[in-house]
Amino acid sequence: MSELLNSDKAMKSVKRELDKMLGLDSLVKDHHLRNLKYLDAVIKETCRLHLALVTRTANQTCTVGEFTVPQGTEVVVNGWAIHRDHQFWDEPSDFRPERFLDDFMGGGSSGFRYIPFGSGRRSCAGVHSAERLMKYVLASFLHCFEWKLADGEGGVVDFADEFALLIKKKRPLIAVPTPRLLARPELLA
Ligand code: HEM
Repeated sequence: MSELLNSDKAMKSVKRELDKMLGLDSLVKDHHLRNLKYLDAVIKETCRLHLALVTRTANQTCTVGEFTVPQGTEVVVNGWAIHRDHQFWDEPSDFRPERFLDDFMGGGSSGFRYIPFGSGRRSCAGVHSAERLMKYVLASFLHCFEWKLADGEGGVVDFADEFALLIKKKRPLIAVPTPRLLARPELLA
């Protein structure tokens, strides 16, 4: 939501897709989700820029590249740097959902350049449920309401974050909704 409120272009593209796929007289239903390709790309791009930590503990001493990792070492995978590496991503700091419009898989099949849900045997067990839930909630929020930043927020989202297992915003987003499906107000009752 923060990234969309900061990008007119992406917000317009999401709404165009929602209007095309649902019209203005229907709530988001489960069967709509598979057709919302741009929204999918928005979520993937958001997970690229704002991801959780992946850690591993070495159960035996091993060598990774030129480094010896002693048994018991906790290794934190720097997904933040991988997701912003110029070698893999054009203009990596930009929010550009279009880069994910082709079907794009993460983990090993992306050469480990995209790992918001980790990778391998211990990757996120809830990835499919998380992706569907995020898509459903975001699609519903954006289809039913117009959103703008609250007065006093300076007109631009502050992306400063706090370091934690899940990186979170220093200042919570405060956005104000107004109803969008005005032709069918009873849908929002
Ligand atoms: C946006 C939402 C989510 C993100 C970004 C996320 C991300 C992650 C990451 C990065 C890991 C570590 C993967 C690794 O070490 O390779 C993980 C593990 C895990 N996640 Fe999620 N997750 C999300 C939502 C969920 C949900 C909704 C569930 C449950 C329904 C879930 C269940 C789990 C479990 C059980 C593990 C541990 C898997 C294991 O160690 O074998 N996650 N998740």
